[in-house]
Amino acid sequence: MSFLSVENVSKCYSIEGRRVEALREVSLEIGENEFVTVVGRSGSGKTTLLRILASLEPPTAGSVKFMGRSCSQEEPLPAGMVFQEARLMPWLSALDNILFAYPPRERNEGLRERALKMIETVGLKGYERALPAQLSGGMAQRVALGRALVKNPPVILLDEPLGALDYFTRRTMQRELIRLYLEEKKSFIMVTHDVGEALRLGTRVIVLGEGRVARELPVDLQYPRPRSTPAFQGLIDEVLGAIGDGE
Ligand SMILES: Nc1ncnc2c1ncn2[C@@H]1O[C@H](COP(=O)(O)OP(=O)(O)OP(=O)(O)O)[C@@H](O)[C@H]1O
Repeated sequence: MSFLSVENVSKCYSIEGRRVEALREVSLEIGENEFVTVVGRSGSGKTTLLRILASLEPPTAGSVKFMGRSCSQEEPLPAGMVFQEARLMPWLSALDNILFAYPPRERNEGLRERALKMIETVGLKGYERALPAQLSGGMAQRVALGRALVKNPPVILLDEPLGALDYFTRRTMQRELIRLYLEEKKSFIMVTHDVGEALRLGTRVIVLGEGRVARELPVDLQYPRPRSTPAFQGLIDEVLGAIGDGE
């Protein structure tokens, strides 16, 4: 049985009476413990794909299946999600932001222990009580990652999670995502605008073009992946070619 499958998913929007086909018959198989990165030009449907995977909106046609079961808004894919902005509650500490999805009655000692462990996992030990305003952009995204991971979902969806960070913080967080991927044994699906990032992190890169899968490229390289190697450069050229930016 497939772990996670996207089956002939199409999504149409209507903007001021004009029909926009954001996704056109997209089919994908995503395995357990894969790190899939999704790249493509602006408007190619990347965020729409992630939102449909997260059951934040329904497809116009087709379905998303997790372990053979169709996902819906009533029974969504068991996934944690991280967006470009951390979206933290400003009045809650880092620890309480991680626990945000749990109602107070469920917050027993065991859960608090797990959240404290999560603070360590995302590299924020010592910042349990810090408020979002006291955290840097990278630290805030670490809290958002903790919040996505704390329920131990089998899938993590990341929508351009490092897009708002400066270059050095972004590089550090890329290494952190690789570490979390290797430690947590989950399937990561990450949208990014940065082809280098997609190839540094992904075990497979999916290129979307005008709502279709233009290319799927396995990345068979060990971590860490220095950009200067011919193999890496070759993959960059292949992905850029599929996006339509080849020279
Ligand atoms: N809620 C919506 N209502 C109407 N049209 C939408 C909506 N969301 C997305 N679209 C349209 O669907 C298409 C794909 O958008 P989407 O945000 O998925 O692209 P993207 O690849 O994530 O773009 P970007 O890289 O700029 O974030 C675009 O033409 C967009 O205008």
